[in-house]
Amino acid sequence: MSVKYVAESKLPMPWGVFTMVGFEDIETGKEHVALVYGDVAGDTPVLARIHSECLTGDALFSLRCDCGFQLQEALQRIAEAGSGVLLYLRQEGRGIGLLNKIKAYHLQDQGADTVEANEQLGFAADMRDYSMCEPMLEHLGITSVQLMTNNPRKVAALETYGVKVAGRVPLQVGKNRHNEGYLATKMGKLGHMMTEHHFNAEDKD
Ligand SMILES: Nc1nc2c(ncn2[C@@H]2O[C@H](COP(=O)(O)OP(=O)(O)OP(=O)(O)O)[C@@H](O)[C@H]2O)c(=O)[nH]1
Ligand SMILES: [Zn+2]
Repeated sequence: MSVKYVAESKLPMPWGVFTMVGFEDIETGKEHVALVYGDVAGDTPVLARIHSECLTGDALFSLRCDCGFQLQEALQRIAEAGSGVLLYLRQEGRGIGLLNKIKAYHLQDQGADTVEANEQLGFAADMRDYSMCEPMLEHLGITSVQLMTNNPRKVAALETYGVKVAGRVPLQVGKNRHNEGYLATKMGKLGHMMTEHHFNAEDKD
């Protein structure tokens, strides 16, 4: 996969003024974004988050997953560190798309777990592709990252595509009673590391 740089602008956020850099995936037409804070170019490992789109969690306040909480926490940590980058990748639903994710949620409402639901729909558990990350980081002058993730398979996948991961930083936030089972399945079936203390989300209902 190859991506091309298209445009950039300032993006003021609650944590500080980031620069938003937009890329187009030449084959699929997908529009990916890098949110950059501070000075990131050079050989020093950069605090980074590779975040997969989750409309429900990132924008619609869903408590079914931990995505929105991770997104906010990562941006806050980057601002606190003084520099860093978040790649916001348009691969909704681990690559199956929003409408298929809603179908998967429907199956989960009836008892399937997140992996079984994907399989019942004829998809692999995780269909994501990380090949756009290296060219996006390269454009920003980033050669090495400290990656905020609980997913060791994401670390391995990135390294396959030439991204140097100098270290992994756990990102455990947003656990609540609606996503406990989902997080347990990610740990049991998808290899996520969630053994450290997990910060609970406020659960109001
Ligand atoms: N197919 C499917 N996708 C989901 C489901 N819940 C969340 N997602 C998607 O999963 C992606 C986030 O992946 P996660 O498995 O939560 O976490 P990760 O990115 O692998 O790992 P972290 O870096 O630790 O967050 C987003 O694209 C979400 O839209 C689900 O039940 N089914
Ligand atoms: Zn989510």
